[in-house]
Amino acid sequence: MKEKIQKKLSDSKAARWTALFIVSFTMMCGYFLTDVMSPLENLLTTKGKVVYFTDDTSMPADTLVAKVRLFSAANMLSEPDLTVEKLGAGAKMQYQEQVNGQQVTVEKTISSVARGEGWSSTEYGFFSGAYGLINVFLLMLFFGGVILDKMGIRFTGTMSSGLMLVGALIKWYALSTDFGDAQLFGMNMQVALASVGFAIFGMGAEITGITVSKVIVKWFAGKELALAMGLQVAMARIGTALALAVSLPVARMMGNVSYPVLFGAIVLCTGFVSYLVYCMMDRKEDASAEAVRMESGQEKEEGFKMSDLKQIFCSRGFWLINLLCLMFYAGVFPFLKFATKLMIYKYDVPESFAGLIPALLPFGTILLTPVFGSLYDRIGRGATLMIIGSFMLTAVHVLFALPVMNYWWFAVVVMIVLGIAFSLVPSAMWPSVPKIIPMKQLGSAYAIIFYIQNIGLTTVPWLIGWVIEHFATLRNEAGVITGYDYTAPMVIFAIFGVCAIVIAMLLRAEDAKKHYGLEEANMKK
Ligand SMILES: C[C@H](NC(=O)[C@@H](N)CCCCN)C(=O)O
Repeated sequence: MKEKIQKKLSDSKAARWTALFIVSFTMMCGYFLTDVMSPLENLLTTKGKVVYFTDDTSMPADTLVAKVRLFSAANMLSEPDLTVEKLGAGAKMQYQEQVNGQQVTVEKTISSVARGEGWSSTEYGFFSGAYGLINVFLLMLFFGGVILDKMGIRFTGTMSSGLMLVGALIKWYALSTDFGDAQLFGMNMQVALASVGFAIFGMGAEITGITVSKVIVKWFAGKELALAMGLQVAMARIGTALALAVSLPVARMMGNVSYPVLFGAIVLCTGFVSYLVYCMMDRKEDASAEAVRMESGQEKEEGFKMSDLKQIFCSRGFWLINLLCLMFYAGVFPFLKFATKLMIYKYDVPESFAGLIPALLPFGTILLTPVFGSLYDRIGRGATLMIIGSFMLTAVHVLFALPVMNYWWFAVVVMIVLGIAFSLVPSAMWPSVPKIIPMKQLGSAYAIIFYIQNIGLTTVPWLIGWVIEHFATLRNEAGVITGYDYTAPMVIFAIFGVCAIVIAMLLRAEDAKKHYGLEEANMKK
């Protein structure tokens, strides 16, 4: 009688792609919440109610009231009800506006009114960078990697996806509450509390991120690894794209910036449940792997020891990946936090469409990341893909910095190029890590990479928020903000791109010396 040969669950195509889909869904929910506030920068940094018109322009309610009053008095018209509460959808307003140097009377219909929070650009930058605060300053991401290698995928992923949810709820509470002039840590209470929530969320999101990377390597090593990682990243980008596209319409419809966050928290609940479902599959995979090991009489793999960290720290290739990740991602994720407002003020895009242009970036990557991942699986050239992606990133930021070509279609084209760059580098970089670092140290390795990357994700928004407030904000003689000049912030982003090019080239040289196999295909024939 033929003996039944034991197989691991991950040897089943259906099982491993199902596992991938489940954990990617959890991550997608996390990415949605990460960027849900990005399109709200303009609303957050406007004080008081903001009135949106049906022609897709907007105006602070106070400005509108003053204009309508002036117009009604000058023309002896009876003034409409201008109590801010009455400025609801459907109300028609008449006032005078300067068009091409001439005073013209305009009639506009209000489509919605939303509450602006009156944050400064520096406060918005601080809040955006708070994502990595606990990860970086309390070293939680580093410890998260050690917890992952020591306690395993099930414990760590459940803990971290739970943390994402807790953080999201705190952020929602902060944004939905009016704290008046109250202060916390010497800061506006709302900004401080929302930042605390975002920091807890960010800790959960990053630890979930390294856990998911380890899950994928566990199920796909020696198989379609880069394609699987590419698909996971693609699903994550759907989360980012949806956040950029729907957040402002939801805030406008509901009249408050807190509603998109509430929606994100509900989405995160489903992500948490889906991770619990994955834990059941993970248990079965471990049982089947143990049965295979027993049958083949293999030794049990040694567990992770703290001394293994030394091996990671001594690898030059590993440090180059770290630096590349820091520089490349510093030029992308923080940029997205400011991109919607850039579209409004530099490319004159109506506010309600402005989030759609940055949303093109993740949308493009949804298709391209798995394509480039599969290319890397089959023909290799990982280090070269990273160099090309870094060149494209630099070119994009230089083009955004130029004071010319301020047309919306130009911004669309440049954003698509950024989408290609943002597919090339991640699809080659993440699957390259297991070529440099062995499986049992992979949790810690990904954690260190994410840790270094988080230094950029935290400090770059702070820097850019501050630069926008002090060097990019244009004011009239009365000190009222009249617009923004984005040259300085975009030059900073371009510098990150240049650094990424140099590091990617050094990585390719190191690969040629140490034979990591970054230029070789992943799939074993
Ligand atoms: C896979 C990779 N993820 C990360 O780099 C995360 N550390 C950062 C997530 C920030 C989410 N806005 C990626 O997304 O390419």
